[in-house]
Amino acid sequence: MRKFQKFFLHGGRQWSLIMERSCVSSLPAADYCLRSAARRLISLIALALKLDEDYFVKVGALDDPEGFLRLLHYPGELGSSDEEPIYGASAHSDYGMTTLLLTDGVAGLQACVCREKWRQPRVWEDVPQIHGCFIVNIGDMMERWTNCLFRSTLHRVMPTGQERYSMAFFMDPNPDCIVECLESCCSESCPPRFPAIRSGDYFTERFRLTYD
Ligand SMILES: O=C(O)CCC(=O)C(=O)O
Ligand SMILES: [Fe+2]
Repeated sequence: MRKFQKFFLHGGRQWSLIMERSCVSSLPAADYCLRSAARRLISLIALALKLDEDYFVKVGALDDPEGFLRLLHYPGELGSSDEEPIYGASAHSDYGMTTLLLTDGVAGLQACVCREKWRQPRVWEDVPQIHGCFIVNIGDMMERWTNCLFRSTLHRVMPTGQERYSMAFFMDPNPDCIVECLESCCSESCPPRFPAIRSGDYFTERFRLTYD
């Protein structure tokens, strides 16, 4: 991964400034493979939800543009002990459908293992990178589609004092896709928890709350 070093966005304190999409033109093969793997995963999720395997294609979620690759570099600063830790990434859930993540194996990524992710105290577990495997996050849009059957994963990157690289492929629904509770995920006793929303509007609001 280090040979792509010049393309990486720099994390640490500046993480919250990282909004722009990474330039993937120099990484077409990686982008193509990640996109194909994410599309396959999403068709498996559809089957798991007892939907047609191309359900998310049919609702326009995978119309172009969908998804982007972010390359991240964390310098590994620890900060002084009397300060808040300098998070590589503070606690957040990804906004889209699913994220495929590959890291260089350096520790730091943690996931909140509580079912109610915003309830305190949170319990965090280290997420190891298993060689040859993706780390998969469920995103907020999938949480809304499935009425919380699939929860979006709250995660963060802790500083370890070691430099770290990662690549995250975010499979986000097309901005014009309307995300609304799936029929198979609600009933009279379990009504939809979220109103229908245009994916692009959800993203705009999340970015506003995060960066304003
Ligand atoms: O670098 C990592 O391991 C996680 C990155 C991440 O959570 C993100 O970019 O949303
Ligand atoms: Fe994330």
